[in-house]
Amino acid sequence: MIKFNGKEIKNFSEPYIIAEIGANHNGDIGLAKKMIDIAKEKGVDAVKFQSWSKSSINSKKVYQDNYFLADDYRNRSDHTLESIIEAYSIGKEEQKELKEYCDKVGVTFSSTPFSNAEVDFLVDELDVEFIKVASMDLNNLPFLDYMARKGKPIILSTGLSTIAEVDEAVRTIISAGNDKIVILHCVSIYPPKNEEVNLNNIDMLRNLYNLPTGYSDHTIGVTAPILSIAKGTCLIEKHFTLDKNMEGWDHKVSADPNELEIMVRECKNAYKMLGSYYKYVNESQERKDAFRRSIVTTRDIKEGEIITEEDLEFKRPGTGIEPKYKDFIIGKRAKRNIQFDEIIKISDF
Ligand SMILES: C=C(OP(=O)(O)O)C(=O)O
Repeated sequence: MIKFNGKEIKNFSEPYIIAEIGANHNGDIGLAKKMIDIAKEKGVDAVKFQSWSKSSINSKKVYQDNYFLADDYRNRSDHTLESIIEAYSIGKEEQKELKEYCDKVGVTFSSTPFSNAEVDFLVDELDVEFIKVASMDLNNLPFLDYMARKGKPIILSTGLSTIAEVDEAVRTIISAGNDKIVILHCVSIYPPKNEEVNLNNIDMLRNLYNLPTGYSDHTIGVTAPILSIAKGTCLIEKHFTLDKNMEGWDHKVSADPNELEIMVRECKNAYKMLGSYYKYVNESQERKDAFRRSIVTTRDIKEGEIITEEDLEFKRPGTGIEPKYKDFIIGKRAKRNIQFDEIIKISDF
């Protein structure tokens, strides 16, 4: 069983919700703290950051080429990639400060590491509740092996990967003696088109690995995360920003405070609405009486007359004989005078 801060991470349970702050603080610790406050207020279970530094994620070639993707919403074309990375990365002291702030506020802190040293820091010094593997590192097997040996639960995001690669990653973590894995469906497109979201992959991953299975979302809006509840997701990670128009990577594909509030609330509502696999019957007798029909007469019937099919019809309320018993009445003799449109009783025959 996997628990994060006492909450069980289980398929078809109320989902654990992570606000992915990532680098949406743009390197500003004051802003990061404000985001923590608001994410907590909106009801998330955890906030997550990214622990990368300029040297832990990119080789010098990336900076030399000033590498940008076509769907990259960095929104800061007047700056080089190198200068943005330097400005937005948060060091150990800052991460420690944010972890302490989260502890004070009462929301779980975690972060995605991108190097062994960052794993060491998060596990050995900050003692995070879980570690996140970004989709980009799913095929980084030496890294997964290193991380798995630390013994912390691992959230494994599967964007960009084939099933063969996911198999290798899961096997690497388990072979390192760690079976505390939460696997996430993810499409690493910012944002994906509707037809690229493929929430059915949540079913597929859960059925294949029999692990707690969740969803790392990069869509705009809240439809996909709410819908993922119907797929039994145990965990939802959603980008979070205070302002979609800020410069930086992920702001445009992030939920703002209002959307985060709606998402958390509606995910919980959606989970409750899924309910039971057994036929739900909990309507009161009063409601059944009001909604259903009984056998009534279509004419005045005199004592001693034989009842025919034409003498009967079915109308509300449902306090009399149910329509399905009409054949027991047909052919019987009336014991009393019965008026037109009267609800009949068994004792009348
Ligand atoms: C990029 C990350 O994750 P994902 O692949 O789930 O978007 C991350 O956790 O930093």
